[in-house]
Amino acid sequence: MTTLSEASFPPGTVITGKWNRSRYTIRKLLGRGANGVVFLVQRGENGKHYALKMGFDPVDLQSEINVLKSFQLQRNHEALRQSGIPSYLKDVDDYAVRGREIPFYVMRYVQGEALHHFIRRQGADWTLLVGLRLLQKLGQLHQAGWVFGDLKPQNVLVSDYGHVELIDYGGVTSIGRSVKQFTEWYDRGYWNAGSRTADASYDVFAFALLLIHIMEADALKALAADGLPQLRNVNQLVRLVERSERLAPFRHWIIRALRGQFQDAGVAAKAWKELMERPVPMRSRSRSGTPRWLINAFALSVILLIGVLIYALRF
Ligand SMILES: Nc1ncnc2c1ncn2[C@@H]1O[C@H](COP(=O)(O)OP(=O)(O)OP(=O)(O)O)[C@@H](O)[C@H]1O
Repeated sequence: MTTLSEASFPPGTVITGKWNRSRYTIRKLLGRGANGVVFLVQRGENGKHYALKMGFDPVDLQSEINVLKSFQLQRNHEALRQSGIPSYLKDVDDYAVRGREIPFYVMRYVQGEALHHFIRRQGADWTLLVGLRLLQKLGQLHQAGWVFGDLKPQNVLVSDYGHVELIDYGGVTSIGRSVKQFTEWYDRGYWNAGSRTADASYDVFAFALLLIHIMEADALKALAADGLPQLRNVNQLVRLVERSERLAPFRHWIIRALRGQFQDAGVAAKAWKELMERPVPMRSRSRSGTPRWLINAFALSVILLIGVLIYALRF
């Protein structure tokens, strides 16, 4: 039997839904997750762009779809409509190919690159702005009674000018229920720092871990690998943050987030804004504190100066 991973779907392949008969033309592979493969597609041949996810296992994909559907249903409620979070799930169907049926769903295509890649490319100076926008997005979700759940750098796409979008709403959980989909490093339960019952501070904790991951990946990896799982605790994370030079500008904020002291992302965003209002010195300590254009401009003026001096000395 052909499995999804063996099957090839080159650009130009047309996926026709068995039930809804919608046609999608594959443009490129966007990525792979635990439950399936995601492609950039166009409706018909030249229609709107979407992201289409095919499942490795119908059961796993179905549970992802169920979460999205219930989220979508709730979206019709006033709070979510007003939250500005766009409608996400567009189509659910099966694709019949080579004697088997592959389940898929179609979602809004979000442009941008994963948060950690963006920060690596653009420099740590962007952390403040991007962080604020991410907290505001999470805050909208919390206001509407939901927790994002599976917050990790891959699920945050950042486009130019630091515009932030969340993808993979498969972990979205209504407040008070158990978080079903999470990723160990960012999970409060993994660090024995609290329960997996969805509350807004669950996401704020994950945000803090995301920041630690981006700035201090090696130290976090070492901590996660060290010792027995039951001995993991929030004080280890606090010590890591206190030792880190790179995290120094965010130190107090992160420690509050780790200790669950922000009741939701809205409150956390307000405290984050205060970080942004502080004078420049706190930012100059970050690894790429000096913008690249300034370094280049400085190098160029040194070269010009040397050139002028050589020219002047010759005459
Ligand atoms: N709506 C979307 N728009 C643009 N790119 C997307 C979209 N959804 C997914 N992707 C891309 O496809 C990749 C795989 O997504 P997917 O949601 O399947 O897995 P994941 O989030 O990486 O992992 P998992 O589902 O196992 O937690 C993502 O990392 C992202 O690069």
